[in-house]
Amino acid sequence: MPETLFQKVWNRHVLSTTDEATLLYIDRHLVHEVTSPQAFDGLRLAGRQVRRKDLTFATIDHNVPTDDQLDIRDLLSRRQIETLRANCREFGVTLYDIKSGRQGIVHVIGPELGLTLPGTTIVCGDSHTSTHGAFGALAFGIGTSEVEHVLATQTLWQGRRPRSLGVEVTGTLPDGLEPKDIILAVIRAIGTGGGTGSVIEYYGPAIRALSMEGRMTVCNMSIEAGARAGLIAADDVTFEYLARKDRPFAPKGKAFDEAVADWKTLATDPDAVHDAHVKIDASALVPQVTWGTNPAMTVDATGHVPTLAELPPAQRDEAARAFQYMGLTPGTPISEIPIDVVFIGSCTNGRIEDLRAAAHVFQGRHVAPGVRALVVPGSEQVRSQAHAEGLDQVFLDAGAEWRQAGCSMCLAMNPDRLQPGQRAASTSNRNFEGRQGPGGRTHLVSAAMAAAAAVTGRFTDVRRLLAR
Ligand SMILES: CC(C)[C@H](C(=O)O)[C@@H](O)C(=O)O
Ligand code: SF4
Repeated sequence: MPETLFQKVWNRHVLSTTDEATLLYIDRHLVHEVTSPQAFDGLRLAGRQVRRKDLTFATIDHNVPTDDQLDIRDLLSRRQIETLRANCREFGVTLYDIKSGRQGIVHVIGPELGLTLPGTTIVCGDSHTSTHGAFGALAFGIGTSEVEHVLATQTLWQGRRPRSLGVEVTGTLPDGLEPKDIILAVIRAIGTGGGTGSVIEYYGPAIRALSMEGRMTVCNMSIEAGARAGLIAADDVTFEYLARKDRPFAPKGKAFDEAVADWKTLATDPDAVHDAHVKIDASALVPQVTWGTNPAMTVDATGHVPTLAELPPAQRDEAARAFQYMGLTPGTPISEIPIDVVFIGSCTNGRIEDLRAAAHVFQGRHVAPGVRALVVPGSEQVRSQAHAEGLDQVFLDAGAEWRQAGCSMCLAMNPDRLQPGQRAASTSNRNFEGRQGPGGRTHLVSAAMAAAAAVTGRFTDVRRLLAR
C-alpha cells in the first residue's frame, strides 16, 4: 500500500492503539522556560524522573532580554528562567543557557545542534515546533500536561491520525521573493483553518529549490494555517545541512551513511494520495504583506488594503474590526502605509539567510528618520555567523539595532515590545491584536521586505529597491 511521508513517520512511532487513541514514541523533547515549570512540578509531586534525559534538551528564549541577556529585570521572566535552570539541574536535563554559545530560540537551535533528524518525532511545549518538519521530522507543539507526560514516559497519546494535506508549490520563486512569501501566499489561499486536522506536506519544484532555512520558514507557519504540523521530505539539501561539522547530535561517519539510506526511503510514494491537495504557482507570486489581524489577511505588496466590497460577506465583520484595530482605511495602497518599527528575527525569519537577505537591502542605505529597526538573531550561533560575515556592521551602519538571541519582539514576553498604536513591519508569524505589545499593530512580511520598510519608512516592494 503506497504511503505518504507523514504516514510512514507516524507508523514507525506507533507503540499501541485503542479505538480512539494512539500512543506514539517521541524521539526528541525540546523544552523552554514558559511551558515547562508546571510539568516539572508535576514530576516532582509524583516522585518521577525524566525518563530519557538523553533525549530532552532545554533552552531559554521567550523571556530573555535581547539588549543585555544577563540583565533580566522583569521578575516573572527572571523567575521562569531561574526555575528552568533549577529544574534542568535537578532532573539532569541538558540546558543550552545564555552565553553557552548554543542558546537561542528552541526551533532555531534544534536543527543547528543536529537534534532535528528526518523520520523522527519531535515535540515541544510550543506551537511552532512545526518548524522541524522541514527535515522530514513529524514535529508538533504540545500542552504543558503533555510536556509532563513526555518527560515522564517519552511517549505521547494522540487522537485519531491527522489527515494529510498536500501543498504543491510549482514554478520558480522570482528574484526578491522569499520563502516567507510562499507560506503567506499559502495561508492566504487556504485560510487560517485550511489545515485544521491535517498535517501539511509541502512539495514541488519551488520547495525543492529552497535551502533548509527557507524550508523551516515555510514549515514554521503551518500552524498558522491551523495544521498540526508541516513536513518536507528530506533530500540532498537536508543531508548536506546535517553533514556539516557543527551538528553535534547528527550521526557521523558510517552511521550517517546508513541513516541517509534509510531517510531516502521516507519520501511519499509516487502512488500515495493526500486526503486533500492544493497547488500554488510560485512564479506568479509577488511580495506579500499582511494588513489585518490574522495571517490570512494578506495582500500583494503592489496591492491595497481590501475594501469590504472586495471581501466575501462571511469575512466582512472580522475585516471591519481589523481595519479599526489596525488604524487602516480600506482601499489604501500598501505602499502608502508608514511604519514605526521594524522587527527582523523570530523562529520564522531569525536564521542566517534571513539576516543575509536583510543585510543585502540595508547595505549602503539608512533606516528612515523616526523608524526603529531591530535585528535579532535567532540563536547565538546565528549571531556569531553574522559577525563572521560582517552583517552586524551592515546593520549598525544602516542605523539598525543589532541584538542578542531570543524571541524578542515576536511576542510581548520580554522588554522588546511595540507601544500602543505603533505599526510594525515584522518577520514573525502572528499578527493578532496585542501580539507584539498591547495596542501594537503588526504586518507580517519577509526579511527583505522588512528591511525595505525600514529604509523607506513605509511598505515598499523590495524588488524596486533591488532593481536599482
Ligand atoms: C509561549 C508559547 C507557548 C507560544 C507558542 O506555543 O507558540 C509562543 O512561542 C508563541 O509563539 O506564541
Ligand atoms: S520566536 Fe515567536 S513564534 Fe517562535 S517560539 Fe518565540 S515567541 Fe514563539
